[in-house]
Order: sequence, then C-alpha cells, then structure tokens
Amino acid sequence: MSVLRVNGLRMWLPGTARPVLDGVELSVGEGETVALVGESGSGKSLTSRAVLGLLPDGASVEGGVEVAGQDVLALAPSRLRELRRRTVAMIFQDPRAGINPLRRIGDFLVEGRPGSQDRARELVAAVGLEARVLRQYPHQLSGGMLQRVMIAGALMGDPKLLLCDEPTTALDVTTQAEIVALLAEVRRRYGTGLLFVTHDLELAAAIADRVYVMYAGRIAESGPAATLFTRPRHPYTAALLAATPRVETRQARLATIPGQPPDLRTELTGCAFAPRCPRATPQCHDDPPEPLVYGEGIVACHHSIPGGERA
Ligand SMILES: Nc1ncnc2c1ncn2[C@@H]1O[C@H](COP(=O)(O)OP(=O)(O)OP(=O)(O)O)[C@@H](O)[C@H]1O
Repeated sequence: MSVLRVNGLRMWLPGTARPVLDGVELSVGEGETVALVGESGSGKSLTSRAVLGLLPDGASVEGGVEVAGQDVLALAPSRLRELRRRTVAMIFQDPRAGINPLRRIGDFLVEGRPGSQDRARELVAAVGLEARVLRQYPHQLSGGMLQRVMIAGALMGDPKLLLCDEPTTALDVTTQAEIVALLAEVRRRYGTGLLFVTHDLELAAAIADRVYVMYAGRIAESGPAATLFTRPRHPYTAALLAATPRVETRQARLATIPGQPPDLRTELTGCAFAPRCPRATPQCHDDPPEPLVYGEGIVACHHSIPGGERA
C-alpha cells in the first residue's frame, strides 16, 4: 500500500506562462525509499512541500496528493496540522533554520507533545546522540548533530512518511554519509516511507529503492534505482548521469548538459528537454511525449534509449 500518492499534480504560479508542476505522478510505498532528482528549478521542492499542503502564495493546483489515504489538498487547516503532527514530517537542508536557537533541544523535541519525554530520550539515542544534548542549545551542536536532532524531531509523531529535502547538502562529506546511513536505519527500524529530494544522483543511487527524474515540472523517467542508473532510457537521465562525477572510477566531472532548462515565462509545445536533447526530432518540439511503461519503469520520451545505456 502507498503512504503517498501524487496524482497528476499541476500547479500554476502567478506570472508564469505554463504550469510550474505539470502532471506529476509519484508514489511512495510503506517503508519504501524514493528519490526525486533533478536540476535546480525543476520543481522538486514545490512537489515535496505540496505533500505537506504547503503551497506558495497565489498558487492554484489541480490533481491530488494523498497521504495515508487522506486528500491533503482538500483538508481543513486543523486536519492538516494533525496530519503534519502525526503522519508526515519533513527535514530540510539547513537544520538551523528549523529550530529556535533560544530553546534547549529537549524542549524543542517535546514541544506540543505533552508526556513525550521518554520518547524524546529514546529517539535521541536512536539517532546516535548522547542524552546530554537534550539539555543543550542549538549553537552548542555541529550541523551534523543538529540534523540528527531534526530527524529525531521528525520521528516524534511516529510518521508514516518522512520528506527529506536535500537533508545532507549543507554537511561535509563524512557527515553526509552518516546521515544517509541513519536515514536507512530509520526506515528499517520504524518502517517509515522516505521521499528523498536531491540534485545528487550518486546519493539517490545510494539510498533509494526507486527514483523519479524530474525536468521542468514533469517526470521524465522513473524506475527502480538499480535499473535507472545503469540503463537510463530518457536522454535527460543519461545526460545527468554523464554529468555526474563517478566516485568508483574517480572520474572528474566530464560534462555538463549544454543549454538551460526552459524559462517559466515560455510555453512548452513539445517535450521540455527537446532543445537540449541529442535525440530530438521535429516531433519532439511539437508533441509532448506521453509516459510509457517499460518493465518496472516509466519514461516520457518519443525516442527513448532502447534497452537503456549509460552515456
Ligand atoms: N513562490 C514562488 N513564486 C514563484 N516562483 C516560484 C516560487 N517557488 C518556486 N518557484 C519557481 O518554481 C520552479 C521550481 O522550484 P523548486 O524550488 O520546486 O525547484 P527545485 O527543483 O526544488 O530546485 P532547487 O534544487 O534549486 O531547490 C523554479 O523555477 C522556481 O523559481
């Protein structure tokens, strides 16, 4: 069963010529880790924030967001608060932005949850911190420790779904690896579904069961992580992989994808990636490709790479 289903989510923002999210389909199963990857501006954060019912000012939306069977976009504010307290939680890139610097860690964790001191102690230990941090203030902890605190805080309500928006980007490489390992442990121990938003493909490959690749507000390709990263079918996925430094071969960054993603002030007639795509034909500029199912994956491309190959 899915803890999250995003069904054809379309979002318009003021001053744009096309939807900023355009028919996003995405799901996360119970205890599953799913990565949402794409370049900056592709719509990853807007998607993950919509899961919490957080929409930018002036946004209008179509389609649905279901968390544990509840239609988030139709919930009354009080039910939405309850959902965020119990069912779905989020951790962000910068843990310092999400915590009051004047309150002790212990007070932050039990805030709004009377009688939850034991749970806070248990979770602080579960995220690998000593009990004394409960009496400390945020400035006394490193960024990595504070991200552990945020993870403990997110788990206080025993959520079914944890949204992680670039949770390791602000951390050094060693600490990143520790936080990734901790999230994997959280999912194993508590059965939490994870939606992991990142621009880092290597990280997505390391943590996720399934991956969605987003481009210009649309899902270009999705599938099991192992298949998608070894045999990408969408030319955009292949180009992203070619532009990613590979740790195992110690190759330097070899290429960037020529060109820019389409500006939100322009309409799109065909495939959003066509102007940058080596496989594009006139059809790609005129007709938006429909998503097609390939084995366990889905690809929206008129000329997807047969069998897939890593560029
Ligand atoms: N409140 C807003 N008003 C207008 N445009 C917005 C707003 N929020 C986001 N956008 C635009 O919507 C697009 C998608 O933004 P989003 O933050 O979801 O991208 P992203 O993929 O998460 O990028 P990043 O990795 O840089 O965070 C971007 O072009 C962004 O400029």
